[in-house]
Amino acid sequence: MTPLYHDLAGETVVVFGGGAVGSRKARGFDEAGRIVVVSPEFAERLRPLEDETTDPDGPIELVRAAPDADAVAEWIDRLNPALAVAATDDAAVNAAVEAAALDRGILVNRTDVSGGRDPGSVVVPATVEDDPVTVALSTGGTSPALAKALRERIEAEIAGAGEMAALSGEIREELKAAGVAPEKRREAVRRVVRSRGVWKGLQKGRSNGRQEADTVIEEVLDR
Ligand SMILES: C[C@@]1(CC(=O)O)c2cc3[nH]c(cc4nc(cc5[nH]c(cc(n2)[C@H]1CCC(=O)O)[C@@](C)(CC(=O)O)[C@@H]5CCC(=O)O)C(CC(=O)O)=C4CCC(=O)O)c(CCC(=O)O)c3CC(=O)O
Ligand SMILES: NC(=O)C1=CN([C@@H]2O[C@H](COP(=O)(O)OP(=O)(O)OC[C@H]3O[C@@H](n4cnc5c(N)ncnc54)[C@H](O)[C@@H]3O)[C@@H](O)[C@H]2O)C=CC1
Repeated sequence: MTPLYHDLAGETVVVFGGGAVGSRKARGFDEAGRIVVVSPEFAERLRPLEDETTDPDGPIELVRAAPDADAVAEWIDRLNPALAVAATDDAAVNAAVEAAALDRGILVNRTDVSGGRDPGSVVVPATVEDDPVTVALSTGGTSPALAKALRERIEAEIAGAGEMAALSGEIREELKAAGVAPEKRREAVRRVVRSRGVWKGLQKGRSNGRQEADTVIEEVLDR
């Protein structure tokens, strides 16, 4: 399997099945323009609280329906999604979602099988985010529980990576704009992202991290 990142901004994701699995998947696609969950009933975590006017977790629309295998294609045609998720507890409905999506060149995530995938059929990885850094983890469908356990470990490992991405991204642009020779610029950025001092500095705040980074950069440029 080849991991790729997909930008779903402005796109529709449809999830068939609003149980434990469907609701976890739906929540995970919160970057999409529109998320529609089609299901006869919905797990607790998908239902907005009674006094809530808007859903704080994004644009999730709940549609109460239980299309059978023959009706699934019509739903997909109507909603025109970029990705369809088959997360019902009915294998025939899940298979119909997969067939209709693949037929139309739409990506599909089948949650009730792990092997034997067609092109266009995708798996959802375990993810860790420290914006703008994301780590996606898959076991090739072999052991989702392991994907979850490794995700929990990596969460601690990448703490602060978002700040480091912002700082090193800024330095990268500055050195480019200053016309620093490409080899020196790359060396400086490589050292900054590996510097213990810069990581530690960032824990105290952005300006501390910046000071530590400036020392590293000067060492490279002075050589
Ligand atoms: C193939 C894949 C398709 C897809 O869904 O995309 C798939 C398929 C299946 N999962 C099953 C079971 C479980 N899945 C989890 C958890 C997660 N499953 C996720 C992804 C994937 N699951 C894709 C492969 C990812 C990879 O390559 O590793 C994660 C990573 C992402 C997410 O869902 O958000 C999320 C962790 C998120 C996190 O916490 O970070 C747990 C753990 C738990 O619940 O505690 C269990 C119970 C323990 C166990 O069985 O391992 C079953 C059997 C169902 C049954 O027994 O009926 C199938 C079907 C089958 O294997 O046939
Ligand atoms: N990929 C993964 O991470 C995991 C996948 N699974 C698999 O995912 C499937 C769903 O699991 P859960 O969410 O735990 O089950 P669940 O029983 O909590 O939810 C299933 C949902 O599908 C709905 N549904 C039934 N028929 C439907 C139809 N025709 N159209 C739309 N919705 C319909 C039900 O009302 C229910 O809300 C199971 O087949 C299970 O094997 C289970 C655990 C993890």
